[in-house]
Amino acid sequence: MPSDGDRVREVRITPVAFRDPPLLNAVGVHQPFALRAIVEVVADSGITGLGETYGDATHLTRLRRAADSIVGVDVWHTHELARRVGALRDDSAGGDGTSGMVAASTADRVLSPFEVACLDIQGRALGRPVTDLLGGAVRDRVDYSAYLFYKWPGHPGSDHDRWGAALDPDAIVAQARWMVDEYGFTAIKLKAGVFPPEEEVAAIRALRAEFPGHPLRIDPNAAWSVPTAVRVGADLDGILEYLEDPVAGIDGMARVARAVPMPLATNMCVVAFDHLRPAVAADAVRVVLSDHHFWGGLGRSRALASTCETFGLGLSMHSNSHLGISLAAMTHLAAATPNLTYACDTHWPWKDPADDVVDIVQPGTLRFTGGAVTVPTAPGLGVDLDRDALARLHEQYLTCGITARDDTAYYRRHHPHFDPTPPRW
Ligand SMILES: O=C([O-])[C@@H](O)[C@@H](O)[C@H](O)[C@@H](O)C(=O)[O-]
Ligand SMILES: [Mg+2]
Repeated sequence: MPSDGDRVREVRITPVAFRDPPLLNAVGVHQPFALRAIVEVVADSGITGLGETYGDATHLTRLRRAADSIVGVDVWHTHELARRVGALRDDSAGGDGTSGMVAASTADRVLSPFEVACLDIQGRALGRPVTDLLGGAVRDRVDYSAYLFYKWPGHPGSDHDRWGAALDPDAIVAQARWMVDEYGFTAIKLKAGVFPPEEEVAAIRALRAEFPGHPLRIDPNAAWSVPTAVRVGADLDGILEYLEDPVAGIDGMARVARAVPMPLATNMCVVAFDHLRPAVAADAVRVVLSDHHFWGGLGRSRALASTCETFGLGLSMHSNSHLGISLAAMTHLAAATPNLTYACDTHWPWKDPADDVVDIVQPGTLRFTGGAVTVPTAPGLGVDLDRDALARLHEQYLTCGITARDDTAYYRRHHPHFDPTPPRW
């Protein structure tokens, strides 16, 4: 029986906004602020655990309902946590009105920050890092990749930002040079699907010339047709480490996979456990990008890793714009996942360093040097909440005028005829 101190007493959810540059992708451009929700789970013992997730309005509504439903749960019983969240019915706008929390992946997305916060509590209670709860760290540093974006020089109506424009191969190479010099990254990913594929192929060739030893990846977020993807795959033979989501859907990916020489990777056609069986049967992908934010937390991401190992799939890690709690969780997970052998994605370099909500407990950890982050060995996630910063970023959320991410609507304000319907090429 759990002692009373182990039960969830209270859950606090604070939406925050942080500045984000105008990064371009296949569906539009990043808005001036990215949204996150900061989750605090307080146990009866008084120990508080932290989680971080998406901050869109629909997700916040689901998080708040889940928060109410987990009060009283034993923080060591993450199965019960998952059961309570999975049992919620979704009556919010945007739901499909059927049973359960819309879809398994939605329940996993809602569950994730609560599970992470409970693991943080467990680690703090035991005086052990979260990696120890996941089987132990198999590496003390986690590699991340340089995540390049085409971008506008600044948000329309504002001054140029500190990165400036990146709209052609030379500027992409300059951006990579900055990121590699500043953070030491040893792998490079280009977010594509923005310009005609031949321009993006030219950018990859320019990166290869400038960085002959860096593994390279390109990710057009399914903006290409199968014939286009096959052509690009042939063009980039011998140059790419993997080709990420060139086309939509498991069937389309399988057709491309049969025709191109390099492995295909995905964070779009395999995003829930239900997708694994058909993807494996069709031999659609060779690498899955895990992401604990939508796979149900760290424990379920470890289960994903084991499944990938069983079926001979490689494992990498996906990211979206995020703050320090997510970086800590991603780093613990990667450190405790032996078959996560690719450098992980992170949007970290695009964040203003002043915009965060955490204090790092152990100096020297959770900072990028040599393209990697040192894994904390302090209890829990190894980050504490900076309450002043939380209040500041919450105020920013209240005043920024954004309640949901919508890259397409923001892009259309400046290009009204923009149509992101895939395949764009
Ligand atoms: O931040 C972006 O614009 C990315 O395109 C992001 O939304 C994707 O989810 C992503 O990082 C990916 O597909 O790898
Ligand atoms: Mg991707």
